[in-house]
Amino acid sequence: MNKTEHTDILIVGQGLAGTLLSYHLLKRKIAHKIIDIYKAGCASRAAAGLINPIVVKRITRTWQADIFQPYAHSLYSELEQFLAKRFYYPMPINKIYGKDDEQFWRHRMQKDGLEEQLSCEAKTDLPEGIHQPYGYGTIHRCARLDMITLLDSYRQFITQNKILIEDELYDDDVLIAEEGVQWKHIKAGRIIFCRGSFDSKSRFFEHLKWNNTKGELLDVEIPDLHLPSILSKGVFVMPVGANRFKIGATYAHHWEDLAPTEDKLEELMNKWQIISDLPLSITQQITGIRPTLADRRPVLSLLEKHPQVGLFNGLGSRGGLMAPYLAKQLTEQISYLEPSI
Ligand SMILES: Cc1cc2nc3c(=O)[nH]c(=O)nc-3n(C[C@H](O)[C@H](O)[C@H](O)COP(=O)(O)OP(=O)(O)OC[C@H]3O[C@@H](n4cnc5c(N)ncnc54)[C@H](O)[C@@H]3O)c2cc1C
Repeated sequence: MNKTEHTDILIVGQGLAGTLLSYHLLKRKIAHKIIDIYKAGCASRAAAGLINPIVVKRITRTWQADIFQPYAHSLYSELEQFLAKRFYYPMPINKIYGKDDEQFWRHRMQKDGLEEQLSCEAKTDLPEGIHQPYGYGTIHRCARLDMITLLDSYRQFITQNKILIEDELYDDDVLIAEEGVQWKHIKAGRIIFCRGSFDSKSRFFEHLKWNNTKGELLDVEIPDLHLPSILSKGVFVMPVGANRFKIGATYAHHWEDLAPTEDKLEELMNKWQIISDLPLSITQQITGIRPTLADRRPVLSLLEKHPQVGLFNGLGSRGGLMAPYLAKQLTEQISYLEPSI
């Protein structure tokens, strides 16, 4: 039988949310453990990792973008140094214009003060093979976050430092007491769930209105395309090294299982063909579930009835942008509530 272990915080789930929360706790020297088991459907291992503070369709800032974007930029750069690994690649998005888009962009730029964020003047110097009848405009301050490399290198760190417990947590094994929680042989002051879409099935969080979406994207090789930035028109085409790209992503509110579907493959290929008729070969069709609440806002909360139990979730389709700052906020909230840790 294992001897009882004590820690301040138990994190459940090492997706993007759990990883960044752990890093912030570490920076504040707050003792914690992470329980995680690889599960199909994990969003962070499916994500393309596009970080874009602008809603492309409407050309407006995403919610709290002015806070999230600069913070994400500095935190990922810092984390790259900490882990001695590259996974954050700042690069612009070039939006291929439709007929009246340039005019619309100029209007939106003036209305919302987006001068530093956008270059509206239509350019036409995209690589050969890309259809650009009306040219393209550029969104700056975007990036690609290689979430798998981030998660894997952080996992190596937490394994070496005995922070990771590779196990599956079942809600029924969590005992809640006045002074904290207990799971198996570990006693902690709090437990923070970061299980992404899996939390929507938890008895602790069934009172929330969940509206998860299944997403699919393609890993492809396009031998004749050399692209230093991300392209967008209906879908994004994101360079990930050599002649490899990610094309995505789709949204479905109802689904049978996690398997890739013919429908979504067709949808993505049709949209790609509007962008280009260059030949490509598909190496993988990836699926995952975006953890989303009905109001499409993130949740950072402690249960009213049991403040020993917390949730960091609802990152939806913009986890890469929002999670760094939100993880910091949650860590500050925890430190404020328990100044002794
Ligand atoms: C196809 C697709 C494309 C996307 N593209 C982008 C993008 O371009 N940009 C962007 O910012 N976001 C994107 N997203 C969204 C992004 O992936 C999410 O916002 C974010 O990764 C959610 O992270 P999370 O940590 O909350 O959840 P998850 O990544 O799902 O992590 C949950 C973790 O908990 C673990 N777990 C679950 N249950 C248990 C249990 N009982 N015991 C132990 N461990 C458990 C899982 O294995 C997993 O490791 C995309 C998502 C999908 C599906």
